[in-house]
Amino acid sequence: MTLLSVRGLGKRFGSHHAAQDVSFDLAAGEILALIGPSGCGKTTTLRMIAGFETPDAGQVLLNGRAITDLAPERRGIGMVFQDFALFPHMTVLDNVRFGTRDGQLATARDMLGLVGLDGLGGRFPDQMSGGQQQRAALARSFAAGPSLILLDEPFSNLDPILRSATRREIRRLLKSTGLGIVMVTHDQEEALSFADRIAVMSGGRILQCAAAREIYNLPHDRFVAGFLGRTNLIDGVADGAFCATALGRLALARPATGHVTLSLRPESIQLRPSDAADAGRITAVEFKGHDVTYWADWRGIELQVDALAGPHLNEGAGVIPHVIGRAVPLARTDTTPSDA
Ligand SMILES: Nc1ncnc2c1ncn2[C@@H]1O[C@H](COP(=O)(O)OP(=O)(O)OP(=O)(O)O)[C@@H](O)[C@H]1O
Repeated sequence: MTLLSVRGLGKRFGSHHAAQDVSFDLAAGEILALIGPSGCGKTTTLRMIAGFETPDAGQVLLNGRAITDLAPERRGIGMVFQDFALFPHMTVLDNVRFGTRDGQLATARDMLGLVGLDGLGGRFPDQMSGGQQQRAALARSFAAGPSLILLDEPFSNLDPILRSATRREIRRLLKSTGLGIVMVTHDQEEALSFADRIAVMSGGRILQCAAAREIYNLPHDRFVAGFLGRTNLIDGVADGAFCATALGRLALARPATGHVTLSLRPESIQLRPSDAADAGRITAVEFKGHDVTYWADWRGIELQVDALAGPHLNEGAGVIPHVIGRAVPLARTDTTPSDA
């Protein structure tokens, strides 16, 4: 069932379009990440959903009800900010209690229990770790009983080592609540690992909104392909299901005709050693422990190839590239941010 429906939201600051025709739906229990470069309109979109910013165009519906004209506190939406925004002079329990509708201590205690902070309610925010403060901020946002929570760069203030473990923990917690989540992030790995669906934004618009795996495996255009991970862009001439390229005749992930640019992720190319005179050459090797990235020159094209650290190929080694799986023909739309 659709929990949140964002329809055609637009916002201008002076002549600058911060958000244009932003539309997406969110189901109950789903986590959606808004991702894109700095200034692409992520926070403006989140703030319009929360009610802190008034849209010039479009509508926000929550549980089928238009909330676009409601004040933030009447929307039934919880929000967690980048800096957690806990009151420093209040204990954690009082912070959470502040978030409840009726000031009930029992509700506040339940919420702290839910986020695994039983027994820490008497502490002040500065007596807790970043991860604990974040859970306290979540508990406060749960306390008013919202059906939707908005997270603005929720992990950016955490130590990089703790970040991945905290993400896993918070995802599990959020999934257990069945709440809908819209998160803003500029971290690709975070979006891919934390969210069920990702909306990639540029220049105030959503370029593609799809499940995390789909957006990585089937990027719509050059911008999305390059923004979510690394990729090789290979030109070719397509004839429906296949495309003639310098890497041979490649099967396509979706039909295309004529001159196209294909996206091939670094892990979808294999380099096989070869003594042939016309073999390609390894030009650089980046050993990363578990895996290796090779750069290879193949007939004037620079390829980037990821491989598990197995038999090693040295700089200068002769190689022939083989493509595994299907190449993705990219849309020709120019999605370079024009007014960011
Ligand atoms: N109150 C404001 N007044 C004027 N311009 C604004 C205002 N808020 C945002 N903008 C502009 O609107 C554009 C979108 O801003 P927004 O904060 O939504 O981007 P963002 O994608 O969240 O960026 P970041 O990742 O840097 O936070 C930017 O160019 C920004 O400078």
